[in-house]
Amino acid sequence: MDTAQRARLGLNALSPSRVETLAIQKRRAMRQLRSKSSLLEKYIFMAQMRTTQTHLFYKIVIEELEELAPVIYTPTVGTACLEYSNMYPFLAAPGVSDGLYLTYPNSAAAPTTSDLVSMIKQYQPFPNEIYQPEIAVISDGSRILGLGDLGVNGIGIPIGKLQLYVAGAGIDPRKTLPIILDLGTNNDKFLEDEFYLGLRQRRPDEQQFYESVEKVIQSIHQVYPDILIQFEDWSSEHAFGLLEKYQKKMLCFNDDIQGTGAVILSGVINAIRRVQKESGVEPQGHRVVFYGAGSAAIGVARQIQEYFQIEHGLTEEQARQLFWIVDSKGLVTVDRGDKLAQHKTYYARNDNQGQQYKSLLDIVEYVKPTVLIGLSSIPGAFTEQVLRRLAALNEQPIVFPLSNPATQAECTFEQAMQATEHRVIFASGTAFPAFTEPLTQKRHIPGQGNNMYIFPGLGLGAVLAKPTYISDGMIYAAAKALADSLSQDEIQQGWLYPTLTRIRQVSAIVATAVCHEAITENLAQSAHLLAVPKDDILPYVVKHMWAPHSLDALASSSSRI
Ligand SMILES: NC(=O)C1=CN([C@@H]2O[C@H](COP(=O)(O)OP(=O)(O)OC[C@H]3O[C@@H](n4cnc5c(N)ncnc54)[C@H](OP(=O)(O)O)[C@@H]3O)[C@@H](O)[C@H]2O)C=CC1
Ligand SMILES: CC(=O)C(=O)O
Ligand SMILES: [Mg+2]
Repeated sequence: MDTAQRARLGLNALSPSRVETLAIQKRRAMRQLRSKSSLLEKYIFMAQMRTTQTHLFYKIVIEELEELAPVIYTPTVGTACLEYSNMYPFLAAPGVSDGLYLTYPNSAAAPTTSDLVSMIKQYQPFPNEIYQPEIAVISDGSRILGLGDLGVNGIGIPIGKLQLYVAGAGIDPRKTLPIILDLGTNNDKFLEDEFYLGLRQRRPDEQQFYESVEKVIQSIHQVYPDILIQFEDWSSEHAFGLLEKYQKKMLCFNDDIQGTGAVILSGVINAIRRVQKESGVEPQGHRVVFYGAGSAAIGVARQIQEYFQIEHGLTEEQARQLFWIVDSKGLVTVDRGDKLAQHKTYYARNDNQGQQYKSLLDIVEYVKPTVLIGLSSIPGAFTEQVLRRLAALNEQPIVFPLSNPATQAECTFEQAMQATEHRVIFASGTAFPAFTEPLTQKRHIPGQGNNMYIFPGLGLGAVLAKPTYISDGMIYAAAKALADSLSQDEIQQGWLYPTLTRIRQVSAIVATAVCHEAITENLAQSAHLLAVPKDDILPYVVKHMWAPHSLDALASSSSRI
């Protein structure tokens, strides 16, 4: 707002007279941000900015994403969720809500569909704007990163994911809807904590759970019929149950199963290409051990399996045999003697000849893997011994400790580099610092295998194509597009993922692949997209990406959007 506008609206006495560009506002904000000594303080500073100065917030996040991703996303969002009830009153400006809280008591006070519809309509984050969200991220807080059941505190995750949609894929912030479904928590610490802000009840039984979620989804669709729903950080059993129930019935996906599957497939494709080129290992010669057998691990295994079948001509059975899955009881085998959760049975081994393997070192010795993927939330599980053994077995061991946040990672980049004489091919869920070889001073930059490279582009593609549902083919197309999005320079440096500074470009490529696939499968329903010539889809996607005011535009420090 310039001086004349302020005077006209009778606002000129409410702030100092100077009118600033966004560029100078950004310089001031960066100086403040960098003066904060802890990541959590930075998170709080940014959270306040998001709800008061949305343009400035996104200008900073987009232009300084490498610096800001660890603040607004993993690892700090993990700490923020742990602390959410302690910080909540200080996070947003008074009267501004940071997300939609759907509270669902497990009693006679349970909301009806009409109650839920009213609650959903209450959330109007931009009071002077028509609010018509296109993407909702919903969690019930039951498995927040690798930190367990955090109940209502899990709201930080939908908020963080949607910020990346805006920054990474140019989704208009006015079209985003973060939702926490508060069904209670089984976290005793929270239930006893006087500051915990969620429902003080235990989680419902299975029947109640599925009935409640069904009612919530129906209510969301009553208010916003075409919205894309991203399921995020639900406990694994429910993540699979909900995906199976809804995948083909509505526009939705599960980020932990499908987004993670796609992003890690993409990194694995580039790792396999590199190891083939540099060490001569044929793709079919890989053996993959998953440490962890939850939604993320099984999602990744399914995607990699599909890759071997599609790209390398393996039969389903041949491809399945490339995987060994480990859970808290050891290697998953058909004869282990316990009842396996449904999602584990497909990968249970039957070639162990009665032998049961418990420790990871024994499993590495038995399988002799070329790839070790951690999705267990067990910090330090990839011990020096395990890593050394992998390095003895492989010229270039592929090691992906993917659990989040960094405190839960199975090993650090430094540990993996040191134990493998710097030969490891590495990606982690949360970014680790670069490693410099002491003798040669050669600097290695680790990969970040995080679904943030997939879900923004996948969501953007889905919003533009409006498919009846998100198919497996679209997820696979997204993974392939990401794998092929690396520049020559990035490939030469041995990277598995593109630099984060290119995330908008990469998301546009991923979204384009999703649109193409939706059209090919006859699922796209957007008349606009269907009228675009095939070769013009990428520019069409780019044209639809939102960006904050341009650098030189005058912007009032009090205007949110
Ligand atoms: N990098 C990324 O983009 C992503 C990372 N993740 C991360 O993946 C992790 C797992 O997520 P998710 O699969 O949904 O969660 P779950 O909690 O469902 O899965 C954890 C798995 O680890 C197993 N496990 C636990 N303890 C051990 C142990 N001592 N030894 C071996 N296995 C063990 C569990 O076994 P059991 O089944 O017996 O309980 C379970 O199968 C989280 O840290 C999450 O943050 C998730 C999504 C994306
Ligand atoms: C990255 C992510 O989705 C997770 O850790 O759950
Ligand atoms: Mg997640």
